Amino acid sequence: MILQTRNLTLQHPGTILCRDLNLTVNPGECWAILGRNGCGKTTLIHALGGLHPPKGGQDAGQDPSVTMAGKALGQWSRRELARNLGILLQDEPGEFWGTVHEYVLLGRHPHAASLVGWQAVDLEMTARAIEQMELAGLADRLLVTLSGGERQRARIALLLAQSPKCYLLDEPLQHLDLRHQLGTMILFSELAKRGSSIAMVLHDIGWAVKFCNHALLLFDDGHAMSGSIDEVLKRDNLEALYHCNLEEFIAGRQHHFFPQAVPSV
Ligand SMILES: Nc1ncnc2c1ncn2[C@@H]1O[C@H](COP(=O)(O)OP(=O)(O)OP(=O)(O)O)[C@@H](O)[C@H]1O
Repeated sequence: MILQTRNLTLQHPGTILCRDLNLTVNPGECWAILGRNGCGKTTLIHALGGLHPPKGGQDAGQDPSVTMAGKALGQWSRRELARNLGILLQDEPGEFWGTVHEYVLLGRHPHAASLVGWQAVDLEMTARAIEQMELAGLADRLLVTLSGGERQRARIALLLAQSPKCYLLDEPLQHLDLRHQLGTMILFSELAKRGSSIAMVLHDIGWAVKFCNHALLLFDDGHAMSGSIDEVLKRDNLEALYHCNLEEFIAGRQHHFFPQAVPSV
């Protein structure tokens, strides 16, 4: 399912974050959204999910500058939207006092066929998502007792149980150890290969190089650069993006970048 922006401008009081952004996330594409702290990555994820009002402050849901399958987000029923568009936010509002299993099952709500109990498919998809995130041993634990990384895995499992067609992920790797960072990137790149449309905020260029096929660079002055990973993730672009000198290494056919010296901040 195609997720698209047309001349999208985003702002907070006193700051324009991006101007006239035209972005198309097609099925099969896994986009990395990269940029410095405060450049507007989270705000963009919120806008793509209909959670942030566009320039002018009108209802984000009615704004034609963000569409899914050609329809403004506000034209979708809430249930249909939740079946097709899943969002992993950086901060989850509120606490959930149930078990990990009950929490992941929340992802099935948009698909619930009946108000009086779950179907076998809901329980199967929940169990599968829990297994995919290696949480089977913790399924009966209260969510609030989980560590930061375990909780992040539970949040990703909820999204997998939801199984939307478009995924918006704000720093999906936060709190995860190396093994689970790798597992999560493999999982989402496989979902993209099977036809999902994915946009994720990342701070590590290495994961973007290895697992994403497109990148959007958001610069501090409100302009953006987008294209295939090979076109966009070049040293000069990244140095301009991060205000930092980079060393470039080529491993196989992939280019990797490391900061040359700690920049003064
Ligand atoms: N409600 C708000 N009112 C005013 N300014 C805001 C508001 N929310 C965010 N901002 C500012 O807008 C800018 C973009 O914020 P955003 O969270 O989108 O950045 P980001 O690129 O995701 O940053 P990070 O990499 O640190 O997560 C920041 O300078 C932030 O301080």
